[in-house]
Amino acid sequence: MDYENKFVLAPMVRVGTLPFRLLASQYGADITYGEEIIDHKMIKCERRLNEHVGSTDFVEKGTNNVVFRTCSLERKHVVFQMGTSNAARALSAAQLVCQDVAAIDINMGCPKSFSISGGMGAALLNKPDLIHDILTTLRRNLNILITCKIRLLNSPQDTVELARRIESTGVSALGVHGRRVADRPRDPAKWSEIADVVAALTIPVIANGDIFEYDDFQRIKVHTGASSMMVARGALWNASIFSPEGKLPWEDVKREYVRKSILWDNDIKSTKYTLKEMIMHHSCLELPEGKAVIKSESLADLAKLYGEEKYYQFVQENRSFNESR
Ligand SMILES: Cc1cc2nc3c(=O)[nH]c(=O)nc-3n(C[C@H](O)[C@H](O)[C@H](O)COP(=O)(O)O)c2cc1C
Repeated sequence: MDYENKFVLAPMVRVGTLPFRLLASQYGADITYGEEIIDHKMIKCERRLNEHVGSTDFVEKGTNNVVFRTCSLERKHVVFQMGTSNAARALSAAQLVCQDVAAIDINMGCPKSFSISGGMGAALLNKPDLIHDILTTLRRNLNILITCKIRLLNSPQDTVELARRIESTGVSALGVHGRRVADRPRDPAKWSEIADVVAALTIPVIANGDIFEYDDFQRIKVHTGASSMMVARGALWNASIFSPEGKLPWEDVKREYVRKSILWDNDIKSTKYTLKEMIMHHSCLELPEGKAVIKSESLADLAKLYGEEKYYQFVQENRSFNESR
């Protein structure tokens, strides 16, 4: 995998699970990031081949709790994103998963208190020595692409200085979300400050922030000079944003997402969260559809709600058939 002129699905907690990543790929995403997974959680997992679903699962030992699910279809373009504050722990977590993914990315942009209080996400931005330690440890010990994703620092000079330091660790690319840690999602992304980073580095930069239409991929590329472009909310609201033929109606994309969730036996909480985000953006959770999604307790309930009972039945029967052979 390389990072030249790629359309990238951004990491999104509770959204970027296997069915959503495959959905984005189907519509044209070249690289798909998984949701951030914390190293502490990952190192408690064991790798299991799930013949029932046809996936490779990382399951918390002694439980059936799937922390990360992937499959061979996405092996060459899926990025495992990790939250960490410790090089040795990051390495242990990465070693578990590195044969099943195309790259490992370290989240250095999350502003949530959970991340910051654990010294992870955006807390790393003012610890360049620790960043250096984590990235060089991963680079030296793993034969896989290593990247990280940052936010802007308080001045363009500081951002560029940090980006140069990161480049010196030998990472394959740098994702830059064009907002500062204190910025809200509604604040416009500062594409010009991403451009400053692009101008200062030789490694590919992945520009992120405020891509809502297919044409925005080209706009951000021209404005920043970045190698690749990454979209989060624009894809969450309509994953067909990646399609050069134009967006499909969101209802069609939603139905396809439900089908993929059924096929890959996605966690019901993740599926509901993603559907609710789509509905909140395009419609309203107070209407009957939103209320029914909130009430749903299983993928079978969602299949019924969206008229996909036959598909649900077909998937279940196929699994039983394969297992009995
Ligand atoms: C629902 C949601 C979950 C997110 N989870 C993550 C995450 O796990 N890791 C991360 O680095 N960024 C995360 N982000 C930030 C996005 O990856 C992205 O940087 C940000 O939304 C800006 O891109 P956009 O303007 O295209 O939405 C999340 C954003 C959203 C909307």
